[in-house]
Amino acid sequence: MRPAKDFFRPLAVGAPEPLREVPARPSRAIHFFDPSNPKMAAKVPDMVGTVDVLLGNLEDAVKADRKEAARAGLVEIAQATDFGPTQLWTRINALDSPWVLDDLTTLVTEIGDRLDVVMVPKVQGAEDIHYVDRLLAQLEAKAGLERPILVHAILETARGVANVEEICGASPRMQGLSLGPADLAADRRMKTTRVGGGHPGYLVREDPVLNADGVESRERATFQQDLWHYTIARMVDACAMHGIYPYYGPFGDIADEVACEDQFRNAFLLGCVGTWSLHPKQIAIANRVFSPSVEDIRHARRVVAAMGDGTGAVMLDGKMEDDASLKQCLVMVDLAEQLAAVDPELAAKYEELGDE
Ligand SMILES: CC(=O)SCCNC(=O)CCNC(=O)[C@H](O)C(C)(C)COP(=O)(O)OP(=O)(O)OC[C@H]1O[C@@H](n2cnc3c(N)ncnc32)[C@H](O)[C@@H]1OP(=O)(O)O
Ligand SMILES: CC(=O)C(=O)O
Ligand SMILES: [Mg+2]
Repeated sequence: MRPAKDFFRPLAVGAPEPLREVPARPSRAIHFFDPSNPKMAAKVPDMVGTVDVLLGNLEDAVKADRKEAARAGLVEIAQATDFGPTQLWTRINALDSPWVLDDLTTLVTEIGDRLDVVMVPKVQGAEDIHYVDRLLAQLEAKAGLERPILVHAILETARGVANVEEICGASPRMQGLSLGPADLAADRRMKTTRVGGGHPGYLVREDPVLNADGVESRERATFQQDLWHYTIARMVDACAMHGIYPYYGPFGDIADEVACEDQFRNAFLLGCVGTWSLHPKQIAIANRVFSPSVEDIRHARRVVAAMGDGTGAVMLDGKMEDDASLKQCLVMVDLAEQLAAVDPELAAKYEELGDE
């Protein structure tokens, strides 16, 4: 680990100064597209402004013989498109692949000024982030970039999960983490073949309900559990500790919009700021779920108003509110303000609440 005095020093002469704080930019949906797929690529310009992040994916889901085309396609799209308020991210190939060096070299030197975040898959530990960190600094210096490109790690190996805290703290470039449930399930030898989401076999069952004769009177209810709860909770704590942002990841059952929404909402409630969208129809789900509801904002504003100078305890609708619950409400209010700044529809809904 670098000593504290060197942590914020550029890792190459001429590279931009690292950021002291990762900006809280709205990123409810990170929408994946394959830049080598002409149909998808053609849709990207029209998606600007409808989604917080557009991500040109170069890794898994892009065929091996399309890797160069995907990289070149992303350069072309980035150069031709005005992204306005929408961030542009990429997912590079894995660090042990034959493509990643060209991915980083090409993207940083040709479109580095447009790229906000580089997502690195299959991160195992701090050493992976250190490699990318130094290489990015060298390339940024070469390209004459004025602001640093941030790094986002996908947590998709058991070793990565075991090292989650050191990954988050490995560089001032670290922007956040996403859950990679497919690779992670394979690496852990979990027995689910689904890409994210729950599993009907992972459940708890209520105790037998017996009648007066001691015989089971009805079928016992079962409750499906969340396979990803433990990992998401670890991610959230590691990210909060380091001032960076946790995200759910892919929900592969594109047709099941209800379960997708549930999975996203669990992640939102646990502290994630966004998720991935693999298909255009998942963008609306993510935007809905990762924006605080009007009811939550109404309540949060009432608590803020009732708490005056922010200390002490008050009763509101029969419930105790105090310094701590005020902080919970401020999380919601701050998020609503950030989102309203980029989402006029949402801004209008929050605005309608007025000072009620
Ligand atoms: C485990 C992981 O690593 S997850 C991350 C990697 N995976 C991905 O990035 C997958 C990205 N998504 C996809 O590849 C596709 O959405 C698929 C394969 C899941 C489904 O694709 P399709 O069968 O074409 O879906 P569908 O027919 O509903 O698409 C409707 C339209 O939306 C387009 N579309 C589909 N997905 C996207 C997308 N992600 N971005 C932009 N446009 C898209 C299609 O090209 C199609 O266009 P058309 O109307 O002009 O023909
Ligand atoms: C997100 C991802 O890459 C995975 O689930 O494997
Ligand atoms: Mg993966």
